[in-house]
Amino acid sequence: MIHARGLARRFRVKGETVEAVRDLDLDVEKGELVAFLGPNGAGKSTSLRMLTTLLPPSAGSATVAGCDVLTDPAGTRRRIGYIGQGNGAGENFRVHDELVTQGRCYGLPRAESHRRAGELLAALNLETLAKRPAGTLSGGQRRRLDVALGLVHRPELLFLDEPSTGLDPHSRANLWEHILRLREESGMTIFLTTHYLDEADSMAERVMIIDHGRVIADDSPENLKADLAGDRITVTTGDGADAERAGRIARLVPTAHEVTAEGDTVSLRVRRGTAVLPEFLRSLEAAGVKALTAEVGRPTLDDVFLALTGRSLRESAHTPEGA
Ligand SMILES: Nc1ncnc2c1ncn2[C@@H]1O[C@H](COP(=O)(O)OP(=O)(O)OP(=O)(O)O)[C@@H](O)[C@H]1O
Repeated sequence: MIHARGLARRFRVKGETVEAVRDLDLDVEKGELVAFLGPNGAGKSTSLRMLTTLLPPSAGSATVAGCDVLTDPAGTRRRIGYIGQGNGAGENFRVHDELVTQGRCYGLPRAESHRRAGELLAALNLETLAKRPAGTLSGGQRRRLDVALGLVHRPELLFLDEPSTGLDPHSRANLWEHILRLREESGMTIFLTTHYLDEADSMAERVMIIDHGRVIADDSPENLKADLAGDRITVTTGDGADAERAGRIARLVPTAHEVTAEGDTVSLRVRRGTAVLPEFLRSLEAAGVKALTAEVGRPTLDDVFLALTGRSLRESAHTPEGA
């Protein structure tokens, strides 16, 4: 559904070159739900804008929904939906009318445009708001209208640029409920960007992590967490001396990394923590170290980002090129 090779985009800003996206190779199959995750300025929106024909690449090629984005931008646009970061509807236009106009723009006959508008109002729970000007909707309602506008022409592939940014948790959950249901009904492929780690983790079957314009990881959230971060085992002992000894034993555990012994607590990361913990506790006991509490913490995608870059995605703001 999406095949990109060596896609790159440079910008000249005040005499300096910003490498917004570098050498992006991408293959997304029909029906996949892929999340592009990365800090501010990583290159997510720029990648999406190139794949949706809104921005010409500086280098590379891409086929999207069977069309070459460079030689057949019109064909690409007909087959995809794109919901950008800004609101798609005009402030003063009524919700229903905006949907009908969008249908007409895509070449739907008048009657079909009205029928499709009605269908989408129902599907996105906007029926009671049909006569309201778009500018009077709440953030969550507005975002649902954006999604409806992006779906008017029944695209096989939907691009969503930070669909839930700025929404409260309830509106986010509600929006996702609608997106996932529509996807189930239509088998649509979805490619989205997000800052929200929990969103990427729970919604996407595949997560691509991008940093400084480069994809640095691409796998299911489960595999990324297991392979790159691992579970954190934390054991409290009777005192600092025991924790030190436990730390030395922890370093011998296969796959152990990030081993720390602080105060009376020892902590380590391992693959499959629940399988490793009993054996680790037996080793401690054999060495005369008494474990008082033990727990296995599951990793997050932030732990994955930290393992890959040494930075936390939560705090990671855009850093200048080469930093
Ligand atoms: N039109 C432009 N002119 C100059 N620089 C740009 C332009 N668009 C993007 N950039 C730069 O390219 C880099 C990537 O930006 P992009 O918007 O793709 O990042 P992003 O990962 O989507 O960030 P965010 O999460 O903040 O939306 C940034 O350094 C940004 O400042």
